[in-house]
Amino acid sequence: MTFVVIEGIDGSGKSTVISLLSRLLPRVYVTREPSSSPIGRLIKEWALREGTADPRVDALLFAADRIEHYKREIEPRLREGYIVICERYVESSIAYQGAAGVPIEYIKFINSAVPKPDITVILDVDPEVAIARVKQRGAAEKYEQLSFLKRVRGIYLSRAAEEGYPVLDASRPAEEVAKEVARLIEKRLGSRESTS
Ligand SMILES: Nc1ncnc2c1ncn2[C@@H]1O[C@H](COP(=O)(O)OP(=O)(O)O)[C@@H](O)[C@H]1O
Ligand SMILES: Cc1cn([C@H]2C[C@H](O)[C@@H](COP(=O)(O)OP(=O)(O)O)O2)c(=O)[nH]c1=O
Repeated sequence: MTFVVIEGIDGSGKSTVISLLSRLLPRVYVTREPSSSPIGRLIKEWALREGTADPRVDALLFAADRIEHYKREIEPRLREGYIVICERYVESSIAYQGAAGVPIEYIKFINSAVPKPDITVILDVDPEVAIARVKQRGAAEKYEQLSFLKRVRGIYLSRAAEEGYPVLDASRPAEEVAKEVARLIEKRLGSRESTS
């Protein structure tokens, strides 16, 4: 039961790396935020598409979705002994809603009902590279603008320095990045076994 979170700007390769990881590690349960709950759908179909009146509304919706997601999906899978790999979690709210102007202390407070992951990994890539990657995916989503993603990346990197999160160079081939994440998880699992 290890809770792993993969973070990074849109187009950093999170989904790609996570799908490779599930082949490199045993007993993996993959999930993501915004989640598939009704709150997650509200975020995807309304907040991210049409836009909210204030970025605090986004922060509150993401936090509400996260509490539901943790209680209903993540916690039960951890109890069953899975390595839960979640694409985005509290650090996404700190980075994106923080970049949109919401005070970080406020974001931390509304997210204080969920526990910290065992491992948070930041996939780091130049926003210009990331935008070029996501352009192939079709129309740009709400946050997929260069100047905004530069601010988001800045917050991720300062949070990583503060919290000691590993930052991986995600401009490399996805297979290489996935192997490095797998090594970090295995190291963590190994150190836990040797202390228990
Ligand atoms: N390491 C990589 N090198 C080149 N292209 C990549 C890499 N990782 C992902 N991609 C491509 O970039 C796009 C965005 O990747 P994705 O995994 O969906 O990113 P995210 O989940 O972080 O938004 C996809 O078209 C994917 O195939
Ligand atoms: C979880 C979370 C996501 N987001 C944003 C990041 C993404 O732009 C968007 C999620 O859309 P999604 O299409 O899942 O992202 P991706 O492009 O990474 O595959 O929501 C926040 O702003 N705050 C959050 O707390």
